[in-house]
Amino acid sequence: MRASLIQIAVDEDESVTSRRQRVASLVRDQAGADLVILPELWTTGAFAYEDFAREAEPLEGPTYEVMAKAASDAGVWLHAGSIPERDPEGPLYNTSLVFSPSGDLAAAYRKIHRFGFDKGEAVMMSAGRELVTVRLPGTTLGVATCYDLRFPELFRGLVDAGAETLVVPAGWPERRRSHWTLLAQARAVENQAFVLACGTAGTHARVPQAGHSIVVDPWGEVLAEAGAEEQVLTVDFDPGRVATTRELFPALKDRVL
Ligand SMILES: O=C(O)CCC(=O)C(=O)O
Repeated sequence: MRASLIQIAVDEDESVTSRRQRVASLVRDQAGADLVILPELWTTGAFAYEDFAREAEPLEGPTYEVMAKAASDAGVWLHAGSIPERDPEGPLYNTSLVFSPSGDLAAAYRKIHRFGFDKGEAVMMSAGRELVTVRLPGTTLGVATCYDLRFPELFRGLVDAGAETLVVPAGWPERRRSHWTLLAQARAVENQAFVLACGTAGTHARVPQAGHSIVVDPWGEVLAEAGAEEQVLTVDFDPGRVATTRELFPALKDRVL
């Protein structure tokens, strides 16, 4: 299976409309991959809190339309990262969209753990409640978003629901990059699953982004890691390694709680 993680630079000198078109073109360039992954809140930037309400879209809004078409043009499964979604009843959610190669929406995931403690996303967005997995030919994706990476129980829930490849779009800040890498490897080792974690580059709302998107195998080894700048990180991996790892070192079977 070939996955391409598009680590987008989210800077304030590019409008949301231009970035949407530029990213669609980058997705189309990945024709031939099986799975393409974009980061969290790449239209606004994950730390541009003031822009969330202004740029919020309905689920089937402009980003949905452009990304559905890009997925079908490229013929790829597309985890299109997340958007600030405005629910018809009013609240905002940090919602990830996953499209099939025909451009149909396969899943939407509303981020469960909101970041910011008593400000930012934590007060502006509502919390999702449901775990989301997506069946692809050859593997089952479990989806989580950025700060979710700090909550192992969410990932255990995804594994219990059949996930073998854990996909984590993020807008992770540079100042906590060491946590990003460590947690991505920890989630892979403890769940004996692939972790494909796609961050952003650039600086928005004065927060330099970590970049360093990373792909980790079920043994915790790093298969590929990006640098700090905008980059497409392409990796070939064998999803069958999840079953063999779980069989040869059956730690998941020893769970007590
Ligand atoms: O947990 C962290 O350090 C970063 C989380 C974050 O930036 C987010 O969820 O948007």
